[in-house]
Amino acid sequence: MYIAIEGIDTAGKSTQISELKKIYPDAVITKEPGATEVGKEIRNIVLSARAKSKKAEFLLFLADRAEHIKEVVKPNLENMIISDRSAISGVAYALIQGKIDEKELVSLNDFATDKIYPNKVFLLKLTKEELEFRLSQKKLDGIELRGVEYLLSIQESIITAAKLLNIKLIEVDATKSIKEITDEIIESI
Ligand SMILES: Nc1ncnc2c1ncn2[C@@H]1O[C@H](COP(=O)(O)OP(=O)(O)O)[C@@H](O)[C@H]1O
Ligand SMILES: Cc1cn([C@H]2C[C@H](O)[C@@H](COP(=O)(O)OP(=O)(O)O)O2)c(=O)[nH]c1=O
Repeated sequence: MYIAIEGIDTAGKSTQISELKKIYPDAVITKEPGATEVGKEIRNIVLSARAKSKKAEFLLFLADRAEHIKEVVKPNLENMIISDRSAISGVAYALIQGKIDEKELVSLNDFATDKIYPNKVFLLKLTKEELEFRLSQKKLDGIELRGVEYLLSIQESIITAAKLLNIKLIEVDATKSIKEITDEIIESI
């Protein structure tokens, strides 16, 4: 089973993944962007937000995803795979940029992934107040510096992206305690 955890920055994705790692010690734990050797280099470029072209940025994430599917996901489809982000992030962030139409977003992702998508995705959903608090506690990268309203619009866009990609999305209240969230996720797995 291929599972992904989605949510905007600071929603608690990596926290939940490290909890799930304890519960499923044999699971393949992975992430987008940057799980592979090439992906690490792509990650450095995109997170610095240096690309002037939004299309270039989108294609870099897509290249990372293609490598991730080939190197990490495909060889492990018989195992439990738990990923920090997925194609849903790719579509959600790109929808907000508005440079590529919905159909094209889906077909480009189909091309990159050979239509291998997570079986189930959990969206850790934050309130504006909690997001503001968590961002204030953190050194921000280039994308996070785009602001609170931007990130909240991405959170909505994640729901649209899951529908477009036809992926089952389970919304979880990310303001709950770490343990409550983990329990909810395990219950649904
Ligand atoms: N359920 C929670 N309640 C309160 N704080 C949390 C919770 N989950 C994570 N955090 C804190 O929020 C911050 C961002 O969490 P993190 O897991 O790094 O998010 P992400 O990987 O989604 O960016 C960290 O300081 C983390 O300790
Ligand atoms: C996978 C993906 C991520 N992103 C963005 C979301 C995040 O801001 C960033 C990835 O950062 P991430 O690894 O989630 O960072 P953090 O550990 O700080 O939460 O890239 C896209 O814009 N498109 C994509 O396709």
